[in-house]
Amino acid sequence: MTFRHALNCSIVLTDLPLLDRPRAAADAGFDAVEFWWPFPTAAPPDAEVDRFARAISDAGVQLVGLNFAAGDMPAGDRGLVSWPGREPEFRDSVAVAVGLGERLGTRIFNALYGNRIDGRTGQDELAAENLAHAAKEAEGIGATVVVEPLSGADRYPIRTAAQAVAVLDRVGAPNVGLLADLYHLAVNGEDLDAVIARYGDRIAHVQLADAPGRHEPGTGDLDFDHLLDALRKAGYSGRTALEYVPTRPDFAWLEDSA
Ligand SMILES: O=C(O)C(=O)CO
Repeated sequence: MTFRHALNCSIVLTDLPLLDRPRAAADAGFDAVEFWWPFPTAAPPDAEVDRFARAISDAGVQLVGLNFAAGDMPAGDRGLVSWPGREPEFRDSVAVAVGLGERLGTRIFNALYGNRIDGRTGQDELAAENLAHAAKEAEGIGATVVVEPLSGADRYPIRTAAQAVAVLDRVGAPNVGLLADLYHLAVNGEDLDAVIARYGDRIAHVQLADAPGRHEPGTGDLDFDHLLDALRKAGYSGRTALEYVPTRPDFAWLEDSA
């Protein structure tokens, strides 16, 4: 069977080498995947980009979402967008991501905002400039740049939907939107029904994991049937992506809900 959700292959299937994950996702029944920035540097050599693109197309899946370079995520970095001095890397990764998007049909790019840095001012102004640049590049292929509220990162300043939407308003481009990761929003104390009702028309991408725990839907307290229905009623017709830390190696749990 084919699952309607896309699979985030940066947090699921992590026991496999990165380039084997699209095929494993396809074998498991997914027709679409998404990735965090999949390269060790912001400006990977063409051959490395080609290998990644081939892994996606050879697997026969669609790459529906891709994060721009976000720094050293395991070390705690959460994006370059507001990081003074890292503009060249951010923009290099925008060029690579948009090139991949053109090849593979990817239309959602996640621009993680970046942590606050002690003693630095002007981070929000820089973020607006970097996001405007990314939006302009993405516009060329009909793509959207999304801003994501995160939990679990003390120095990451975008924690609520309202904060993300304020950033989008500051950028003012037509092709920027809210990434509603229902797990992060719930953990940050957001009323998800209220977020969907108020910001439904700003949501450009949705990610799912249960809360608490960030594991597969069904392991926590969130009512996904209700939330997905509310999203649909609010006019959201995009993809939903599973971005969870697995407690089990299989996807059988999804069969009832897919
Ligand atoms: O860092 C995280 O938790 C994310 O969801 C990145 O997209």
